[in-house]
Amino acid sequence: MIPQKDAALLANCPDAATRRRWVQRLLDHDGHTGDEGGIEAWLALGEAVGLHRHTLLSQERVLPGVRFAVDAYRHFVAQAPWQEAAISSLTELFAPLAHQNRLDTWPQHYPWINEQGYRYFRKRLSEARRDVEHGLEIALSVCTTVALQQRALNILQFKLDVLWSMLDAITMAYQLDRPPYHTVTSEAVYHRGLEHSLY
Ligand SMILES: O=C(O)c1cc(C(=O)O)c2c(n1)C(=O)C(=O)c1cc(C(=O)O)[nH]c1-2
Repeated sequence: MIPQKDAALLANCPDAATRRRWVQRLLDHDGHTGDEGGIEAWLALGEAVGLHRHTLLSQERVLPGVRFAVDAYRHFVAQAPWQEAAISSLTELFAPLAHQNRLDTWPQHYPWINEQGYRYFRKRLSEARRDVEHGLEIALSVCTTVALQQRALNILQFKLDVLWSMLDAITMAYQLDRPPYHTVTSEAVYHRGLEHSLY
C-alpha cells in the first residue's frame, strides 16, 4: 500500500523537483535494477517467521481493522494537498529507532528467525532517515504560522491514530484472543479485500 499512497502524493504534486525526490520512495518499496525493494524484503521476513509467500500475497490474513486503518491513510493522502500528505509521513522520524531495536533484540528473543528475515529493517534504517529529512524540509517550509504548525500536529495525530488502530486490531486478535467475529465463529470469515474486480 505504501507505494500506492506515495504514487497518490506524486499525482497531486505539481513540483517536478519534489517529485524527483519523492519517487525514490516508490522505488525503495517496489524495487528497481540492483535493489530487490522493501516489499520483497518484507515477504522474506514473513517467510522467515513461517508464513507462506502465497498466503502473504493473498492478503487473506490481513485483519479488517488493519485494512481499514491502512485504507484511511491512503485515502487521506489522495485527497489532501501534497504538502499535508508529506507531513503525514513524519511519524517515520521514530521508525529508525524501532527498526534498530528490532535488529538488536529479535535475534535473542526469536533465535529461529534466519538472517534473511532482517533485510527489511536493515534497509529501512537509512531510507527512513533520508525520507524524514525530506519530509521535514517540506513541513518547515510550509508551516510558517502557529495555525499551520497546529494543523501539522493534527495531521500527525491522525497518522498516529492510523498506526494505533492497526496495533489495537492486532492486539485484540492475537494477544487478547478476540479476533473479529469471535463470539460467532472461530473461522476467519472477514472479507479478503475488494481490490480485484471480477470483470
Ligand atoms: O516499523 C515501523 O515502526 C514503521 C513506522 C512507519 C511510520 O511511522 O509511518 C513506517 C514504517 N515502519 C516503514 O517501514 C515504512 O516503510 C513507512 C513508510 C511510511 C510513510 O508514512 O510513508 N511510514 C512508514
